[in-house]
Amino acid sequence: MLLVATVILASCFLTAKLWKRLAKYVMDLFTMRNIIGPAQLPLVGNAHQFEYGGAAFYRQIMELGRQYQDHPMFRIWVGIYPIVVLQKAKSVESILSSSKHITKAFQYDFLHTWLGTGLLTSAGEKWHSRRKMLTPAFHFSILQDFCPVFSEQSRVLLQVHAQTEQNSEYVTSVANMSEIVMRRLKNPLYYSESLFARSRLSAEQNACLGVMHAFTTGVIAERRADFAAMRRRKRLTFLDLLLFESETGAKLTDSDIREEVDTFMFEGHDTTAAAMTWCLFLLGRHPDVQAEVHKEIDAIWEEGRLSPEGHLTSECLNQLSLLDRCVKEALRIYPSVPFFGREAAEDIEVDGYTITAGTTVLALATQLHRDPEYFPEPEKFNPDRFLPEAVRGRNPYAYVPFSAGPRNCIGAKFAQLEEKAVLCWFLRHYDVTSLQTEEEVDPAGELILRPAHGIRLRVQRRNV
Ligand code: HEM
Repeated sequence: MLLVATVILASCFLTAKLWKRLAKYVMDLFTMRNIIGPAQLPLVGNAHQFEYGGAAFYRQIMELGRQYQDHPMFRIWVGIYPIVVLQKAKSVESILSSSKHITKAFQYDFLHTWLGTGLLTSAGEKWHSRRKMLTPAFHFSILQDFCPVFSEQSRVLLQVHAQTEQNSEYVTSVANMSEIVMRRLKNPLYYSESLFARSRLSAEQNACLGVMHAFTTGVIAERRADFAAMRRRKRLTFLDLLLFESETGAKLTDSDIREEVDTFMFEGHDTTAAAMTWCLFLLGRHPDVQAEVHKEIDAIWEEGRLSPEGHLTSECLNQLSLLDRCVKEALRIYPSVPFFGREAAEDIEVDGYTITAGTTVLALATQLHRDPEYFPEPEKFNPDRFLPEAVRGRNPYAYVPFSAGPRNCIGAKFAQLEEKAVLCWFLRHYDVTSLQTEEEVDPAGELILRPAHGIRLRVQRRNV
């Protein structure tokens, strides 16, 4: 009897939820009818049109961007779920600058099995308190302390082929997991947890999770073993801070720590690796710029500016202004995070269009960074776009590789310092020539914008 009652109640609830969702679908169709986008099928939306491979999807989304480039936004439908894609600085500003729209789009829930509700995926009070807790770990003084680490690790990279774990299980699992999340994102059937759980993808996901979580659990255990030494330090780095908090005030549990470590491991390694790869590709395409970068780098050695231990210091790195501009320009053309999404917290008016509450709003950095109003000849690699006089007066939301506003990237400064340090060591010792053109490299638009088949570079030792 109880079972029957439970089943009836559950199905009424489900039906009520479904009706509510369908009612919203009809309302959304009506309210957002003025927002341009490709023709869609009832209930299916544009889901049947999405390309599944990362490279083909990148081309598709860029083509849509070009098609609607005179509009501040366009919309696509994944089944009954609308996604409004913003591609102009002013429209992006209205979302990113606001402290109202700081909840991530519900599609980020697909990351929960992997990243829990760590800083990237959390919302509300949890996000606020974690962001406040972790911000000191990215203070300027801590970043400075990382310079010797960047130098030591770059020296490992210098022995090309030193990356002995090319097919590391962790790296492969991250790539597979990104692909699984992207497939879910494009297929409305996989929006249902129960349907997804029955799919082959779910089994693949579980295998990846096993590897990734075992890896991060090991990292935490190793660091915990050094806890006593860490306590004596004045400034605490990211993981030390979490461990410290777990033993003192905030009472973080082991799973609280692991979700943050999973988040930072992912956000921290794949993004910078892709960014450096694209920067080397572009320098390999522009030997004239590379020659100038070499001069700037060589001056550090010629003028004896390394630390007494032979490391790059933050002062050295701050003086690499051309390399800095190259890093920024590479992130303009190939932003490591090609798009990021928020949930509209309430009905909003953007550029005269209404976006309804609950709609996924996507900032499309790849298209935004190609707006000719701010970046004339957008496909051209031109680091001088980031000279102080060129940046002055430019809408800051025209260039958002690290997002912007309250939910911007907490690791932006760390990432830029790391990129410059690694590239500086590498280019001090090597010349690079790209063996492919821009048309031949195949950017794959997944969670991270990476070359679908790697990049072919000729690397020649310099006489230094
Ligand atoms: C070139 C390198 C990087 C790029 C282009 C980048 C870009 C971004 C972007 C666009 C976001 C917003 C994502 C969204 O709203 O969905 C973000 C968030 C985040 N990034 Fe980065 N990132 C980089 C490196 C790093 C590094 C090195 C770390 C950590 C050490 C890091 C940690 C994070 C975290 C934790 C968030 C979530 C912040 C929050 O919501 O409060 N990122 N990043």
